[in-house]
Amino acid sequence: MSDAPLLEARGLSLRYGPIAALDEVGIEIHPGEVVAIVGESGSGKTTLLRVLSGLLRPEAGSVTYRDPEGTPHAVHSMGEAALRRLHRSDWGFVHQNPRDGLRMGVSAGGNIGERLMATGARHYGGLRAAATEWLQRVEIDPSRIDTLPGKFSGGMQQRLQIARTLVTHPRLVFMDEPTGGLDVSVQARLLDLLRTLVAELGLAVLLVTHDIAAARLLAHRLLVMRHGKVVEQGLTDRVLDDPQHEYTQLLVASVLAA
Ligand SMILES: Nc1ncnc2c1ncn2[C@@H]1O[C@H](COP(=O)(O)OP(=O)(O)OP(=O)(O)O)[C@@H](O)[C@H]1O
Repeated sequence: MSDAPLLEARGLSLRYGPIAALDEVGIEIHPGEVVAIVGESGSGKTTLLRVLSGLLRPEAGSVTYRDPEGTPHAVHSMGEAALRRLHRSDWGFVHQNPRDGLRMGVSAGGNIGERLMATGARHYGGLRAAATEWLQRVEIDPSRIDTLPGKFSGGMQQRLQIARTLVTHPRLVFMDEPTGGLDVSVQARLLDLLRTLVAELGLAVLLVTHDIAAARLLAHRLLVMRHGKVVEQGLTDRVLDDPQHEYTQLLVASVLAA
C-alpha cells in the first residue's frame, strides 16, 4: 500500500435539524485497503458514505481524492460532470438495493456492457465477451445474458450489480450494506465472492455495514460510528478482539451474545 491516501476526509459535519448526522468525522483510505464503517442504525454510516462519494454536500469539512497520477481533487468543488465521470470510471458504488444500481429494463449482459461503454468501449463482440466473463465471475450462468434482472433472485441481482460495478476495474468502491436484505445463506456466499473479487482486483473499498461478521471477513480496518462521531478506529482484529471504547465493547458483546 502506498503512503498517499486515495481518499481523505477531514472535519466532516452535517446536521439534520437537531440531529448531528456527522460530527467532525475524519477518515482516510489507501489503495488496496478495505475499510468498514460500522455502527448501529442511525449512527451516520450512510450519510458518511454519501458525503465521501460526493453525493451529499457536508456543511463543514473536505473530501480529497487522489487520481492515478497523484493529483488531488477536492470532491465537493468538482463540477457535476467531472463527478459523474469519476463515478463511471475510477469509482464504483454498490447499493444495498440492487435496483438502485441496475437498469431493470436492460438485460443482464446489457447492464455490464453499458458500464464499459461509458468508459469508451464500443465493439459489440468485445462487450458481449466481457459481459459473459463477468457473469461467470459472479457465478451467474452466462446463458442468462439476455435475461432482464427482474427475473433474477435478490442474490443474483446483487451479484449482477457487483459485476456491473467492477467490470471497469474501479480503484475505489463504495458499498452500502451490500448483503443487507438477503437471506443468511445467500449473504455468506456473496461475502465470499466479494472477498475473492476484492483481493483479485486489489480494490480499495469503503464498506458500510452493521454486520460485524461481514466487517471481520472483508475489512483490514474498522471505523466505529455512534451519533455521527467516529468513537474508535483501528485494525479490524484489534478493534474486535480488544475494543477500547465502551460502545464498541457493547457492539461486539451484542454480536457474541446473538
Ligand atoms: N434526509 C434526511 N432528513 C432528516 N434526517 C436524516 C436524513 N438522512 C438521515 N437522517 C438522520 O441522520 C442520522 C444518520 O442517518 P444515516 O442514515 O446516515 O445512519 P445509518 O448509520 O446509515 O443508519 P442505517 O443503518 O439505519 O442506514 C439518523 O438520525 C437519521 O435519522
